[in-house]
Amino acid sequence: MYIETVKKNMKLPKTVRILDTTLRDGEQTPGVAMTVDEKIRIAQRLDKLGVDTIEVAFPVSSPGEREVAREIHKLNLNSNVCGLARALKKDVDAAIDCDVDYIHTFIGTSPLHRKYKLKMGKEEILSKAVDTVEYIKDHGITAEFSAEDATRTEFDYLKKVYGAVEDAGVDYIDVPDTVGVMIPSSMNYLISELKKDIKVPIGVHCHDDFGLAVANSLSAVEAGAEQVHATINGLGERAGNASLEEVVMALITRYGIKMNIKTELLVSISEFVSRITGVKMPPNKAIVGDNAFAHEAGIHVHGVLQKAETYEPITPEMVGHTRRIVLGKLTGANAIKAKLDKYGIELNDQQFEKVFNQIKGLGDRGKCITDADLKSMAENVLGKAQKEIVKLEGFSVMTGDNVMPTATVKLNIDGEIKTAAKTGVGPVDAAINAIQSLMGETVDIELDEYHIEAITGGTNALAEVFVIMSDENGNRATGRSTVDDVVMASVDAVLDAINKILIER
Ligand SMILES: CC(=O)SCCNC(=O)CCNC(=O)[C@H](O)C(C)(C)COP(=O)(O)OP(=O)(O)OC[C@H]1O[C@@H](n2cnc3c(N)ncnc32)[C@H](O)[C@@H]1OP(=O)(O)O
Ligand SMILES: CC(C)C(=O)C(=O)O
Repeated sequence: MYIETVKKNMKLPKTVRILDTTLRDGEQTPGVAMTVDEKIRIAQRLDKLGVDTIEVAFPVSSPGEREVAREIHKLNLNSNVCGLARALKKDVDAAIDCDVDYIHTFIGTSPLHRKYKLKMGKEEILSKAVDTVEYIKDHGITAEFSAEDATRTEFDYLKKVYGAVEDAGVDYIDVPDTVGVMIPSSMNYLISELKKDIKVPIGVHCHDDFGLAVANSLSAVEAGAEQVHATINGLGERAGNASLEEVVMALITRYGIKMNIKTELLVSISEFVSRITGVKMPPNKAIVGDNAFAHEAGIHVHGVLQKAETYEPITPEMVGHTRRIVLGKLTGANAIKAKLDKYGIELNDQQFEKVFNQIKGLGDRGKCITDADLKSMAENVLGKAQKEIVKLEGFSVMTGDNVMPTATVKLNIDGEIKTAAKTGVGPVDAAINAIQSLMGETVDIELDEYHIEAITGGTNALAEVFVIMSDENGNRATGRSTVDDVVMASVDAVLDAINKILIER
């Protein structure tokens, strides 16, 4: 409701175009390099998502980049296919040679870039910018111009450069905050001032050095900017660019701006890009993070169970996410009751209190509790001993100096006795390898996490082993065991998790 009040003073455009630069600036993320095929697959998804323009490559930079641009052009996407070019004829020629329909050219304009990087004066830079835009337009191609480091460029000179490229026929002007130095109010001021003279659509390209890329992009839109450069997952040079999913969801839901983006595809494209680039999203990443719609705190879950909006600003479905109720230290009774109801488990007050206290106890010790754990706790208090599908029938381990640690494990798997011997880097590793080799014959269960803790002091300390395992269908379970033998505790914990998963299947 406060937004409606302040919106009256904004110069919001009717719609905002998105230029996605995941494949260009996103690839500048240190450590990220995508193959031609990977870039093509991401471009297809970006097109489906509905971005207006995809900056697919910097064609002059390598034969692979040129192949990317050529191949993506051939796909006949709805999105414009854009290539980046310095203000150099050879860069533009390289882009033209790939048949792109849109060229984004740039040159540094700030005193730092002029003096130290380009070693050029103001007039030389201005004429290179104009010549390049004219050259692009002479080829009948859409031209976008960025004054690199615009936000550290003297305003009069910046306005002169933008005015000159506008006269040269540029289609879009972009204002890059190349090292993320702006704050929302200064971005608002700069765009408002530029808008007084520039008539072609203005966009912004914000970097996240101070975590302000999204805020600065939104502030530019408040001042009338019609385009935002963004990347999936906020990938990009150094701290990255404005995250597309955050910009888009804020524009649509906070500002009420109509856009062509199919927001329900945001989570899947984020996961796809994360898999391809190897850059994992933190769980608390806005919109697409694992926890974006997860609730653990009792008071929140109580609210969400009655009306999700109490603790969710948008629905998970809007972005292709799912709501999760997580059990842990901060869980309240309502969350546990809802989960038990879901699994059709009825406990009396005493039994419920036992389960509740177990969850709190585990939580206080920093453990996470899965749904399989809850079911097993509930079944234990109900007196139904958990069915053991896999039982340990025999176990021995050999280790020492100059001896390859070797474990022999005998398991009863649903009535069938199986034995395996395996080596490992240590006795625990050897034992787990032996169990997994036996289980691998029937199901594919992976060990995702292994933690060990000494509960009491001394060499005879009780060891608590905690594992998380999962199968190929995404069933996950924790396993725990506390005994005074580290290897036995590990074997028991792994079998505990395996049994929970098998019961779940
Ligand atoms: C802000 C940004 O994100 S801009 C995009 C940054 N992305 C990349 O740099 C990734 C791809 N880059 C590359 O493959 C290479 O750097 C290339 C092919 C572009 C250039 O490679 P090289 O010719 O070996 O030059 P190098 O990268 O060492 O130096 C950059 C050159 O471009 C010049 N230059 C930089 N920006 C511009 C510009 N906008 N217009 C004209 N010249 C420019 C520099 O002055 C320097 O020239 P010099 O070699 O004559 O001194
Ligand atoms: C090419 C330009 C827009 C750029 O990437 C930047 O300034 O960060």
